[in-house]
Amino acid sequence: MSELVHLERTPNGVGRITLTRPKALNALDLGMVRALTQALRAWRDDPTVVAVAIRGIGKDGPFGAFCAGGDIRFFHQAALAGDARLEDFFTEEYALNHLIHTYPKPYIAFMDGVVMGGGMGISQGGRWRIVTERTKMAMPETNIGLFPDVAGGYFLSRCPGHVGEYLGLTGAVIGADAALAWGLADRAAPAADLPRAWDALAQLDADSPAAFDAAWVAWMDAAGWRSAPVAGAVPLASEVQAAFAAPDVAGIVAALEAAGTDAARHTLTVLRQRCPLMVHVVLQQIRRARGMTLADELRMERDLVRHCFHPHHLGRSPAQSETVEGIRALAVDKDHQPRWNPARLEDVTPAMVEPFFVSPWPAYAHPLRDVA
Ligand SMILES: CC(C)(COP(=O)([O-])OP(=O)(O)OC[C@H]1O[C@@H](n2cnc3c(N)ncnc32)[C@H](O)[C@@H]1OP(=O)(O)O)[C@@H](O)C(=O)NCCC(=O)NCCSC(=O)/C=C/C[N+](C)(C)C
Repeated sequence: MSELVHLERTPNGVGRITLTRPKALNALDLGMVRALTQALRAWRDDPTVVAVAIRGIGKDGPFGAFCAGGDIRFFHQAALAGDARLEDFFTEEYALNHLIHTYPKPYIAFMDGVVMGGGMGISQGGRWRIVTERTKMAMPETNIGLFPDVAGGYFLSRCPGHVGEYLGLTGAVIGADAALAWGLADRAAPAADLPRAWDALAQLDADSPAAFDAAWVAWMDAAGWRSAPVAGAVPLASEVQAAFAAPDVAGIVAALEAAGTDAARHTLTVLRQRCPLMVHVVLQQIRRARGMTLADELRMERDLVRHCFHPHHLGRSPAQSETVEGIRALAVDKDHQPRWNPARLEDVTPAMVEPFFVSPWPAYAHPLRDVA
């Protein structure tokens, strides 16, 4: 088990999980992934457990930060050292994401503060995704030369219209209203309500998951937690969303340039800062994911992540991976000056993108072959 995950089972049958790594915004390491998987499986199979809830510890105590994703500093170090645990991490984290998406009992995620990357992976599959006025939600991976994994292709591709492409390509950070509007949250609560909600979970009286769910809905309704965005909140300018309907990255860039509004200009500036190669890959990922089951999408992600860290098809070693460079710039050297290769969106060719979608494994040997 991990000292960075606190687990408890309340007398009324609720499994409560607290991520306790506030100094790294509860970033997930392999031990945490394993602790979560083990607890969730045990509670799934325990008939006396009726629901599960998860929160993070922030710098001032419980709540305030949910999870900033996988431990990117470990990825960097492990990739350079050829550490085999990196591959285990990918497989086990995606399997955990699948477990949460298919969990047979109410899974309640308190997504207060930062919810990014792997943090979305341990919340988006839940039955109840609770956001607050402090929520900062994103799939920011193109900023580190990666792609929105942890089932990101699955849930982004299910957002309305072309919002998923917008979120995945730009890594935009959104708040509670946008999350509600785009199907990435179920309820918005005042952050001040969360401590008493956590306590209430241990007091609701229910003898089955369905009865617990009904009692929890009644509790949230009584607390006045919203299930819709504030009227009139427009989370994304229409011309920006329309641009992301273009068939390819060149078309998106052209549409943003043609729109000429402040919102379009800002979006284009952001897009040009992201990893050009991964912007192209992510557009393909999200478009392909629309027609995929969750399990197939996760298998595609497993292929993609292998190629990101082992870009042999680009004639590069792991040390020359875009992801290693992106993490170096953001979290290791912190110079925020990634040297992307290719450097411009216009220099990426289909021949660089297509190999990402070829699996390095035959189906019978795929690391996620048993995920259904
Ligand atoms: C914008 C962020 C989240 C917050 O910015 P801030 O300025 O409020 O806080 P700061 O950057 O100073 O962060 C505080 C410390 O936490 C460390 N940190 C933050 N995020 C991570 C992380 N994901 N892994 C490891 N450590 C993290 C940060 O280095 C600071 O530590 P020190 O004080 O310097 O010691 C900003 O932190 C940010 O942009 N973080 C990265 C967010 C991100 O890219 N998330 C996605 C990661 S990829 C992922 O989740 C995929 C996983 C799947 N798989 C494993 C299969 C690839």
